[in-house]
Amino acid sequence: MTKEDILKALATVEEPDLKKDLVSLNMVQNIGIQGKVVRFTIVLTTPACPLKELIRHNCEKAIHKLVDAEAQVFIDMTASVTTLRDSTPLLPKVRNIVAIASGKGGVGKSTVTANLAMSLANTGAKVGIIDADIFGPSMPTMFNCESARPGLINQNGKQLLLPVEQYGIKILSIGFLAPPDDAVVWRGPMASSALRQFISDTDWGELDYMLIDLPPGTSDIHLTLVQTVPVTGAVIVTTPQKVALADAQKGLAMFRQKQINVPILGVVENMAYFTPAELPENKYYIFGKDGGKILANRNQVPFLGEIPLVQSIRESGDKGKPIVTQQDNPVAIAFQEVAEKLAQNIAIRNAQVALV
Ligand SMILES: Nc1ncnc2c1ncn2[C@@H]1O[C@H](COP(=O)(O)OP(=O)(O)OP(=O)(O)O)[C@@H](O)[C@H]1O
Repeated sequence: MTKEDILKALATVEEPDLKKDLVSLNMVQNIGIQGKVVRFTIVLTTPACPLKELIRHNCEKAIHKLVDAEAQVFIDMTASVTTLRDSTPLLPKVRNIVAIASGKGGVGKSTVTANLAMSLANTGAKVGIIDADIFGPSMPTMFNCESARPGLINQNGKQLLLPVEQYGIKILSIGFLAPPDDAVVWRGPMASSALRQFISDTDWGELDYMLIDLPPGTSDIHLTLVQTVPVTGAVIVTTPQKVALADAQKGLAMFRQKQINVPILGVVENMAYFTPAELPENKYYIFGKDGGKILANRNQVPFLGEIPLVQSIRESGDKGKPIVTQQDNPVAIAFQEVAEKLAQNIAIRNAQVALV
C-alpha cells in the first residue's frame, strides 16, 4: 500500500455537493501508512458539514475496494471554512458574513440568529454576531450579557472595539451602546454609524461566520450594511402565516434588487407548528402549513428547515441561554440541521463563485 495507491482510490470519491473528487479539491492531506494501517486527514469546507459521515464512509469503501480489503483506515475530519472575502480591507479575517432578515417583526429572527450561531459554534466554527436590530436589540438578553460593555484596544494608534464574548460567541449589539428603553429612539443615521463602527472599527479576530441580526422589514440599515461590507448572503426567517410570508417576499425581493444584489442563502420557517412538551408527537399547524417551503420554492432558493413553536424556546431566550445549549433537546437538533444546511449552502456558493 503506497501513498499513490491511496490518492488514486480517493480520487474516485466525490464531494457530493461540489461534484468534484476529494483529491482535485485538495481535501486529502497528511497521508501516513504503516503496514495495513492508513491514516489521513480530510479537510472539509465547513465543520458543520452534514455529509461528513457519508464522505468518511465513501473513503473507507474506496480504499477497501481499490487498494486493500483488509486496510485499517483512520480518517481525521477537520475543516477550513471557505471564503470569497480574501484580501478585502474590511474584516479581512471574517470568512463569511450572513445577514439574517425577516419581513415582519416578531417572527423569531433574533431567536434563529442566536441558535444558529450557537449551533455553528458547537461544530467547532468561530462565530460572531452583530445585533443591528435598532427597534429591539435582543442579543444582550438572549445571551445573558445585558450589563456587559464592549472593550476598547489601541491598535496602531487607532481605537478599536472589542466584542463581548459569551458562550464562545463574539457579540456586538446596538443594545450595549444605549439602555434598552432608549434604543427605540435611535434614528437611522445614528444606527447606521454605529453599525459602520461595528464593522470597520472593531477587532473581531478570525471568524468563520459572522451573523448579522437585521431590523425587520427594509430600512437604511439594510442599505448601510450592503454598501459597507460585501455580505456573503442573506437568510430570510418567516412564519408560515400569510401576512408574514407576504412581508418575507418583500424582504427577499429587496436583497435581489440590482443596487443591493445579495444572494439568498435560504429560508427558515420558524413557528412552523406548535408542539406541546407533554405530547411531542402532536403537531398543530396554527399559522398554516409549509408557507416557508412554498416561499423558498417559488423564489428558487434553498429551504433550510423548520423550527417548531415550543414554549422552551421562548423560555430559554428570556433566560439568556439559547435552547441549543440543551444538547439532546429535539429543538436543538432542528436548529443544528438548519445550521448545517446553511453552512453547506455557503460552501456550495463559495465553490461555485470561485469557479467562475
Ligand atoms: N420557535 C419558537 N417557539 C417559541 N417561541 C419563539 C419561537 N421563536 C421565537 N419565539 C419567541 O417569540 C418572540 C419574538 O422572537 P424574536 O425576538 O426572536 O423575533 P424577531 O423576529 O427577532 O423580532 P423583532 O425583529 O421584532 O425584534 C420572543 O419572545 C421569542 O422567545
